[in-house]
Amino acid sequence: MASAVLQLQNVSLQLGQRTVLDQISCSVAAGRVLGVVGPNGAGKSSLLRLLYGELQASQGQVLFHHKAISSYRRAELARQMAVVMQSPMPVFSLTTEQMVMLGLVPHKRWFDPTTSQDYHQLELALLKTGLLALRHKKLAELSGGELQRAFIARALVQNARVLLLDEPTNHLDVHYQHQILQLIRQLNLTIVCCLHDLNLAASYCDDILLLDNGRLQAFGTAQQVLTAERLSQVFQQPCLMLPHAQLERPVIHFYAKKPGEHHG
Ligand SMILES: Nc1ncnc2c1ncn2[C@@H]1O[C@H](COP(=O)(O)OP(=O)(O)OP(=O)(O)O)[C@@H](O)[C@H]1O
Repeated sequence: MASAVLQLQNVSLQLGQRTVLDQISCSVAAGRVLGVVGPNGAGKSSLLRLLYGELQASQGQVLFHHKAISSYRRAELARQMAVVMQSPMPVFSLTTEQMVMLGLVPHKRWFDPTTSQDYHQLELALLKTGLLALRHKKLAELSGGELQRAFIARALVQNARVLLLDEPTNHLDVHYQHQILQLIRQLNLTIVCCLHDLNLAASYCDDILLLDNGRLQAFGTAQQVLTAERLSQVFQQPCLMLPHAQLERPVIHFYAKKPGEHHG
């Protein structure tokens, strides 16, 4: 694919005794949002860690702009990719603003001064993530959702063309779940985003990769991938697609099994 920014070519990942990912192939074209979904332990975070070069494939190739990810220097990758992983450990003595400013680090040498353009970027990121009023608060004093938004603000300041997000809606209330996903959608970046909420994935992602136990179950548009039959099987939970009067797509609804009922 000519415009592919990220590609996995027949990638397997072995960690200890476990085959965490088994012969996965997919690609993300420039400007598209790929949602990675699947049950706990399916390999979603591991796939993200392969994409930014933290883990190395045991087999197959991970390509970034058609070159092996391992051939990039870390500093170069940091300029091109912003990463927000699940529950990263913050330095709690920093203020929100100081932490968000760390997004500038890949673009600067240590003696470079902070410019008015840098401050402009900071203001914009704080505004977009609803953190202006909290900019001088210590990270230790933020709620889980506010902290999550601060990490996303740092990724915005980093100004990379590729954004990798592991459960960015973790800890966020319904309003901010939609706000943050709307925001990242509008950025016109190439995005890979692990999500547990399948309705959010269907609403905000162009393409969906469904993993189960390290295997690729389906890759395509939300409509192609997220079918009731497939989801019931993968999540071992009965599933219905409910038509919705205001939405163009059905709502995915999982419901309780009756006693003795089995799925998959
Ligand atoms: N260092 C490791 N050594 C061995 N197995 C590991 C290691 N790291 C992760 N795993 C296993 O790999 C599998 C995939 O983990 P991963 O975190 O990628 O799943 P996930 O889909 O992101 O899960 P969740 O939805 O729970 O966040 C899990 O079974 C996990 O236990």
